[in-house]
Amino acid sequence: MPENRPVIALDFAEFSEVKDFLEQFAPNEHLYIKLGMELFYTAGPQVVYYVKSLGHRVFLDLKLHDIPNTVESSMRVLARLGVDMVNVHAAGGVEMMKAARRGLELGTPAGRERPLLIAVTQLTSTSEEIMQEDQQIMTSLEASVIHYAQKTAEAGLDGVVCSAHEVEKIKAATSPDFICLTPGIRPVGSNKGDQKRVMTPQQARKIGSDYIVVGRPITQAADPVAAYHTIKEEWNQ
Ligand SMILES: O=c1ccn([C@@H]2O[C@H](COP(=O)(O)O)[C@@H](O)[C@H]2O)c(=O)[nH]1
Repeated sequence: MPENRPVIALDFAEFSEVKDFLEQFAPNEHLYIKLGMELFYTAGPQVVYYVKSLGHRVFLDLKLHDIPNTVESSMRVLARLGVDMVNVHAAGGVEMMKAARRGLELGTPAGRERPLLIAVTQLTSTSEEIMQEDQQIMTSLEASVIHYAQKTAEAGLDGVVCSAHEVEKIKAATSPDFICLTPGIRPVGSNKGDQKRVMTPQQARKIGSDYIVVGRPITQAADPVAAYHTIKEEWNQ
């Protein structure tokens, strides 16, 4: 079943901005929040504990990419934070992804559920031209994304971060319940910014995305709560 809430990317640099943002929502509105590197570098685990204490779910988007031993021990630590989802870069390879999963399993306290573990395929800010030029990967972008998705499945992870454009082919190449979390979501008329592979919330739902991640169209809206509800409605149509 797809997650019925859009995951809100809180790409803020200060803890106070997170508080100000979340205070706009009704206390009984339980959100799915994505916390990224900027915030974790400034505020650390405290920001995770705060968001969790309000009853929200947390995707901690740190995109780990290092040698297997370092990723395993980092995941052991992250597993203690009580987050619901974490991620790595699939480009780190199968051994690294298996190590990430092992770290999470070993670090998850008894009686708690292991956080979901997904891997970034190709960033949604990457076009085929950029991929071929910068990464020297001489296949199509879609072939690269599917290859990474298959490697992610082989490593035993729960799913991938991809653009909504690739969801159907990823599920066909892995399994229907392999999670596809899709950033690069833009309601009609909104600014793409640095995103290259974008889709509307409604199209993403139709095509089979399990989660959508939306940042600036909500956080930079004049009325972020209204923007969130409009996107949520479109996603659930
Ligand atoms: O391929 C990826 C992986 C992660 N992201 C993250 O999602 C949000 C998108 O924010 P917008 O403001 O809606 O563009 C952002 O936090 C990225 O770090 C991604 O966009 N693409």
